[in-house]
Amino acid sequence: MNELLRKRFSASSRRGLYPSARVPPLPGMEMRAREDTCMSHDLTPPIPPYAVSLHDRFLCSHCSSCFRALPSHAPQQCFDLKSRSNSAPPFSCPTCFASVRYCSSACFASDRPLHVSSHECFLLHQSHSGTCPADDDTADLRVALRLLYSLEMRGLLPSESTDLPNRIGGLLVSDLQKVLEEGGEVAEKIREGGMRMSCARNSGGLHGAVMVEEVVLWAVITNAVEVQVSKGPALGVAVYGPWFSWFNHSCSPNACYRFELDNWCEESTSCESSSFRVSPASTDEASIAWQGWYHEEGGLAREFCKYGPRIVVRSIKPINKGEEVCVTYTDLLQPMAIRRVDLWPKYRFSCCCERCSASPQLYVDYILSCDARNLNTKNNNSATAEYDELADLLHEAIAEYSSEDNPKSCCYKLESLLLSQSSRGNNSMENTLSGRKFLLHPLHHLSLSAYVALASAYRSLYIIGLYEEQNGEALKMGRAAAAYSLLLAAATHYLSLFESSLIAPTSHFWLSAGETILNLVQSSISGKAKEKYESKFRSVSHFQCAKIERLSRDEFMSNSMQFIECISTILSRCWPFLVRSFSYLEKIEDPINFTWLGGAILRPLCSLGSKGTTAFGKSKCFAWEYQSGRRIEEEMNCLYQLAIYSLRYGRYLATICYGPQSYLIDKLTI
Ligand SMILES: C[S@@+](CC[C@H](N)C(=O)[O-])C[C@H]1O[C@@H](n2cnc3c(N)ncnc32)[C@H](O)[C@@H]1O
Repeated sequence: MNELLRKRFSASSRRGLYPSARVPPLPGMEMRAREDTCMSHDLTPPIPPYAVSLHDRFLCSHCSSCFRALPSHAPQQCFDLKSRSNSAPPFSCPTCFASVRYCSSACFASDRPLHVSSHECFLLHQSHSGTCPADDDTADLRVALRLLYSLEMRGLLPSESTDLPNRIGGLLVSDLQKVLEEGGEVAEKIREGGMRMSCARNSGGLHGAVMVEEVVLWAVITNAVEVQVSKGPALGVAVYGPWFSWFNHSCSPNACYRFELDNWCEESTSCESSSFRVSPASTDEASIAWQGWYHEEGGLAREFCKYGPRIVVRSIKPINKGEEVCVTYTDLLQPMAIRRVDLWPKYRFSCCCERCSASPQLYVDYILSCDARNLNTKNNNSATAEYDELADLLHEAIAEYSSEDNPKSCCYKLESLLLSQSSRGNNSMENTLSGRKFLLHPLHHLSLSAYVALASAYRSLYIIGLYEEQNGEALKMGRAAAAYSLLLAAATHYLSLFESSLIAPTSHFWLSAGETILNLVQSSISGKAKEKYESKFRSVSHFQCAKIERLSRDEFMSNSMQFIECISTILSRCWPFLVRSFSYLEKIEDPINFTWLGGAILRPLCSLGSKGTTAFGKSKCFAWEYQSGRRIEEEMNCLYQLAIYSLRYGRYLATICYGPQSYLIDKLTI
């Protein structure tokens, strides 16, 4: 296991390897609200990128300019020299063995000059001619080459000097010297990457100093974001100008962001500062100069990238005028120690947000890392060695699944580990405690990571079962996939009641649970039965998401509680069917109600009222009558409702966090 991954999962990271959260933030740029804003409002217009690049594995299948998928009949083999013809889509660059492709002549014309002049073309040519490791993704280097060239052309690179600059094109690049001196993975990446960039820029020859390449690569590491425009892995990497890159991080953020590929208008003037609900602010004099730059020269950057994914920042909490607006740079479902380990190497700060500096620590951080036996005591003295061993084993199983794609082995290993470390649930927890030095519960971050992998692995086994026409086995695997997806959605939903920014990952998990269950139902019933369910459900349910503009926190909480009430009724009927013959899952009697974990978990819920209007229609939750001794069709009937409710609630949350334009919303017809 590599060092960084080992630290991610290891409790030793809690023992002061990184500076304490009490270190005050460095002065710099930040974004503040210009007016009072409700949750679920776009705070910026769509912001065009400074530079974008697809990850290597998407170069063949997506347009390198606009990031849209290429027509499916396009040849998938990158190095097929016959595909070098440019008379019909996909249009490709002949110089780098057609590594880079475009969906239209407009995209080709707009992007190819930058592709060639930035020497991205040469770098790809080199990579594919076998001089570089084939499994090494070059997106960061390519986006850095593109950024470097664009900055150079606009005179935005600092003049030659022996001192390293603090900013380039408005982007923070301080601390590079320290990073290089301290060494480690990131320093190595910058040194090696800087050389490869310099080599590409000098057509194979190495030019003495690579300082400028290293600075720009560091700007990419500190400021770039992964571009997520569809389900599955991120398509590429993008760097945005100050309009986006000046948003700081918080572990309890009040905003998140989405990417947009559509409706791009070349003449758009929407990036005028008047169309922003935020404006830059700073605490030190040097930064105030940059604030001026933002208003006066920042417009230059509008022409950087005509196509490519634009980014929109959106509020996920009510924000007061003057309040700082922050997004997250890391996975918020990790406990504080791991978030800190994640953030430090790339961003060089220790977060002092209200979540990180709360004393005693907030409930959500406590529960994410607490030994199951300590839930009632608020004491988290878990045995470190036991925890480390478990974390390592779980991580190894997950890493093996990612690299070797053996879902069966992953399910076996993870479930065996969970089973050997789990509490029994309900009132019998104490019975299982003897002999154990660490005990997992379902809200622990290690359990959540395991559920993500298990849901995915069982989904793969379900598809394999269907493909091999082993319907009984497929149904069994599909049940487990649905159960783990639901458990994950319910657990993060529960955590989001205590840390509301977690509604963003929660929306993904409910949508994924809904889709998994729907697939299971659709592959298990006849078309006729499906029609019957659909019409029956449509005629009685008013379960619709109400408008989300001007949504108050009380309304949102009330809607969430009502959703949980509805789904609990249905879930109690189909959970036993989903988990039958899966030993770990069978231990969890009620996946939506975590009160069985103990007294400490109950308290925060008592303050949640149910005021305000509901988003889920005027009718009460609807659930079909349950009869004992049901047949498979009746189980499916019940699961169908569960799928619809999960999808609709997931869509409701996704609309709040990402807006109705999000890719998460528009594919859903239910
Ligand atoms: C993408 S930039 C954000 C804007 C930056 N503050 C600036 O002045 O340009 C990322 C850098 O901002 C700083 N930063 C972001 N969030 C921070 C936080 N919560 N506390 C301290 N520094 C932070 C770190 O230096 C980080 O490397």
